[in-house]
Amino acid sequence: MTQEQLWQVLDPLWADPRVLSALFCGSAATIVLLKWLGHRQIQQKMEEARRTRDLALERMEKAARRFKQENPGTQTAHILSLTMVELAEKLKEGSLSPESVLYSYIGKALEVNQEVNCVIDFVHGCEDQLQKLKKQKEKGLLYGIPVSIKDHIDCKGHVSTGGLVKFLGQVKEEDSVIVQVLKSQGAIPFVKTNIPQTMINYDCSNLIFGQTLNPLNHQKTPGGSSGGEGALIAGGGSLLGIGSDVAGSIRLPSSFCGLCGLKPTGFRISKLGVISPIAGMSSVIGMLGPIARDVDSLALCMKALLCEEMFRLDPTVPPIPFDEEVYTSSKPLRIGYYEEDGYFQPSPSMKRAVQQTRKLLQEAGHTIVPFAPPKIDYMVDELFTRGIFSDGAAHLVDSFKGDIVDPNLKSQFNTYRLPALLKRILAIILKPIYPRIARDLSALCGVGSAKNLWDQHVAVAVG
Ligand SMILES: CCCCCCCCCCCCCCCCCCCCCC(=O)NCCS(=O)(=O)O
Repeated sequence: MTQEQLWQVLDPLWADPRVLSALFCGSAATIVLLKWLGHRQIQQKMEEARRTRDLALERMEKAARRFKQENPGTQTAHILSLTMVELAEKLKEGSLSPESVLYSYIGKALEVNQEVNCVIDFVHGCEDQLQKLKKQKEKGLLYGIPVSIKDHIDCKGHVSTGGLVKFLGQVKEEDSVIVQVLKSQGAIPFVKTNIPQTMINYDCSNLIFGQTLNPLNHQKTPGGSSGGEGALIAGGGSLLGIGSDVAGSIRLPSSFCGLCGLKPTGFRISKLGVISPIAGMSSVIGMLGPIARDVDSLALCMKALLCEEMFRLDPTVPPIPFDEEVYTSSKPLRIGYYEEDGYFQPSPSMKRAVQQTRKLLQEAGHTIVPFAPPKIDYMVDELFTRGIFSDGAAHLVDSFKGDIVDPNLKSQFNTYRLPALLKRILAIILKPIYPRIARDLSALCGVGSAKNLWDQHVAVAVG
């Protein structure tokens, strides 16, 4: 049949309004059906992930119950009251067994989880790690210490979700380097903890596992993105957690939950085996780091991590061990500080904490020098915000494909996905009334070209 003949057959049909409206309704119905099917598929994947989580929690509960029945004399309350350094000493000298510590913390983590919804998985390999430790002659620096791990850090046999559907079902075949190093030092990774969807957020909620609450006040968030860690440790269900931080994700939950946290210097700890929806972003350096109840725990953790095993497993990590001499030295230091950075308004309690710290350091004989962070607007807007979103938030927006946006992220997400031209126009309109929002919107447009990205990297390096 020639094209002409085909048109002769079709033409009268096209002209018929009933055919046109049937075609229109059919297409609309197909679109709605496809959307509904897609939505249902996403919901099913999320339900499956929740079922897996519930099974893991049941397994955890069974393990804790069995240990309690077999060891009724375990002094759980005493174990849970010890600081990490005290616990490490008792485990090393053998006055406490790693089993009694692990199962005490498993039981407590379950309790805290019921209250604040912070645990998303039970690292079942922890029981094998326990058996392995008992056979080892050498006791590492973290011998027998249970450690909680943020969702996105790979643990063999488990999924790192990022709070996103696209990562569900991807069971990791290997432990991340940090988990391998923790284990080599005798630590026992035992649970994985909740995060906000994508982790580019300061709350702690995702549609797969829900909202985590702050154990100090259930009306409040524990902060994010390492919010599950903050909530679990503050509730007493863990004494050491590994979080990550590119823009406050260790520091904020630590602050909101009354804990200590450390974002180490860039590249100090291996990030091999850690997922991220913005993995290629390198203008602002994210790092893994510890969260704990006190500074000594952070120091012990860093001492343990900065070891030969880490340098061997990831040769890109500078082989510089923890400097014990500097840490324990009482030599007077010259320390810079500021009460306000000139950009973010500190809360009165934060200001008070800085003032109290300054006083204590002065009393200890150190010289305290106030300073103002230089070029703060440029640093925050151009290097930090435009750095994190140097691709115009394209990767972040992409990571939501085949997913549903958590309501807590919706306004953030809607701003990210505005076309660059619209962001620019809005920035111009808003500049006279809301100059900061205008600068944020402009920064969210990204750098525009590879050349500009290189320039930004140079600007970050030279300040
Ligand atoms: C219609 C016009 C509406 C105008 C509204 C404009 C609002 C402008 C908002 C701009 C927001 C930009 C602020 C930047 C927010 C950055 C948030 C970054 C959170 C990162 C947390 C973190 O450290 N995550 C860790 C990630 S990793 O290291 O583990 O990968």
